[in-house]
Amino acid sequence: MSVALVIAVRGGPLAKSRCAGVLSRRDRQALVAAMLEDMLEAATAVGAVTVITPTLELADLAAHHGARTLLEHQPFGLNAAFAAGRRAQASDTPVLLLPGDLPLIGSEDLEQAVQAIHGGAVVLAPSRADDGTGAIGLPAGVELPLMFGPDSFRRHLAAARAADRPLHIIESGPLGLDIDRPEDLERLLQAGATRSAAVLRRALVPLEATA
Ligand SMILES: Nc1nc2c(ncn2[C@@H]2O[C@H](COP(=O)(O)OP(=O)(O)OP(=O)(O)O)[C@@H](O)[C@H]2O)c(=O)[nH]1
Ligand SMILES: O=C(O)[C@H](O)COP(=O)(O)O
Repeated sequence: MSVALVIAVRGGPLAKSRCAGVLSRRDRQALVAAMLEDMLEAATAVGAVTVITPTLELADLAAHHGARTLLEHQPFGLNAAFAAGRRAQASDTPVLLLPGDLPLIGSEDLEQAVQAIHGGAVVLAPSRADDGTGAIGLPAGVELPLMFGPDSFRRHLAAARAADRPLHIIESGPLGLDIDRPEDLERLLQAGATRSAAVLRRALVPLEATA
């Protein structure tokens, strides 16, 4: 059974609020859309993608890139979004759960996670910048309590160990590079030619021009 890739992205006026000091609301929303497109380019090359979002424009963007879309009536948080995305799959479908702010992932990063899931392992990728979780992979028939939020990686790790499942931790690479804060934006700009970096360059040029 192929691994279903599930991307959860909220968007909307509160998107990336931690970058409000350096990006306008319009630019933050444009960045979220560009990050989603960058993720979809990698994910659709690896398998079937489901995008769950409360934002119609992001659902339309995802559908344009060939993803299945689930529209939330309103955002109830990342855990609820992933739970709904999981329920939308057949019960014996393995899944790779991806928050929608990982624009630097490539198909090779996802293939590594998919192979480990096919091998029966729970996949966990810690977020580099904080104690969060960048991605969770669940083999067919394996459930794990979803506890995205503060200190989430430690809690997901404990739950996976309690489930007595083989574990595959992806310590390095773009699955742990979520874009949340102004200091993350520099890393995005340095990473090269992505849609997200192009949006940032357009958004930040006025600041650089006046520097
Ligand atoms: N579909 C969906 N995605 C969500 C929801 N809450 C958070 N996300 C996504 O989960 C990922 C990680 O969440 P955050 O880092 O908090 O993203 P964010 O809320 O845009 O950023 P901040 O405003 O700085 O918290 C982002 O891609 C969010 O868009 C939700 O209720 N529904
Ligand atoms: O672990 C988590 O909750 C996700 O990685 C989101 O964390 P963040 O809000 O720090 O991006």
